[in-house]
Amino acid sequence: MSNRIAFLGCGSMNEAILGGLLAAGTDPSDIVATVRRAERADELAQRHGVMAIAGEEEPDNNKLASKGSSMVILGVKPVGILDLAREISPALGKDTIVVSVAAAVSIAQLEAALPDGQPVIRTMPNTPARLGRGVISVSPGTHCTPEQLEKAKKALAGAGTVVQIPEEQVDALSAISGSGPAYAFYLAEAMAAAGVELGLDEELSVMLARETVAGAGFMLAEPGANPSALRIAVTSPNGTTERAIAAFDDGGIPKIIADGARAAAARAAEITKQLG
Ligand SMILES: NC(=O)C1=CN([C@@H]2O[C@H](COP(=O)(O)OP(=O)(O)OC[C@H]3O[C@@H](n4cnc5c(N)ncnc54)[C@H](O)[C@@H]3O)[C@@H](O)[C@H]2O)C=CC1
Ligand SMILES: O=C(O)[C@@H]1CCC=N1
Repeated sequence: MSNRIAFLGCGSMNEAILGGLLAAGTDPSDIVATVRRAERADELAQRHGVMAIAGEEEPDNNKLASKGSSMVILGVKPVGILDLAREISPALGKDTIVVSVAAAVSIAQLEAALPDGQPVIRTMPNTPARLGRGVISVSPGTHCTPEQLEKAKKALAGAGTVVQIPEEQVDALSAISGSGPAYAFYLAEAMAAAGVELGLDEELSVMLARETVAGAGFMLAEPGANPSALRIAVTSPNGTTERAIAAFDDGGIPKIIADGARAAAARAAEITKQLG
């Protein structure tokens, strides 16, 4: 079997993983992507130099891309993923590793939609994968051999840090790292709005917020970085930052963040139930 990876449904998440893999040296000719619209397929082909097949031009696009691929990465919304799994089932080789990036879709639900014995890996990635700075959890299914798991981990490592977790922890992990980039962007949005309120031009304020959150992110990415130590290094005793952090604490920000993460995890459990 080839080393080809098929990205079935290539929107925000799958394109980010695809970009990370290419940046890490995967040959574009070892990648095929499927999408619905021809315009999007052209965009992916031009941006990444990969083959992209649109469903509106080739209704069998998902089966064609799956056939002969050693790994298929299902990247559609949770509500469509089991239909997609059933659709590609006739085209899968018995060793084709089926990877799902979908929130809330369980291994049991995926396995039930696929041929008996199909190797499955449930993952939870995040969009910094595009820069090779994602976090990707992997949880192997019933029929995934240790060799198949290693192969998938090696491939996905191009998109970031791969961590193996029991499936029971996926919703919690998703509430931190899966959704987490949005929390950081939300912080940047709130900081930009606060700057405008303090009288800064909007353009300047947006730039300050963006560069500051990005710069802090780079510091966090240094080996051994500790978020508390980095925060304390900015916070002079009796200085300005101390006042800001005290206001955040008074406003209950840590609890609000914990509430948000709990709500995200609870929503995942709710979707799992709805999918039956
Ligand atoms: N966006 C994110 O940060 C993260 C998303 N995920 C998961 O990734 C999955 C996709 O989410 P997004 O990328 O955000 O959504 P998206 O809407 O950007 O991407 C989905 C893509 O699949 C295409 N598509 C839908 N049905 C198709 C079909 N039958 N055949 C071919 N293409 C099809 C759509 O046209 C679209 O381009 C979801 O299951 C989500 O839970 C997981 C972690 C993070
Ligand atoms: O919002 C969502 O449902 C997906 C899963 C984690 C990040 N985005």
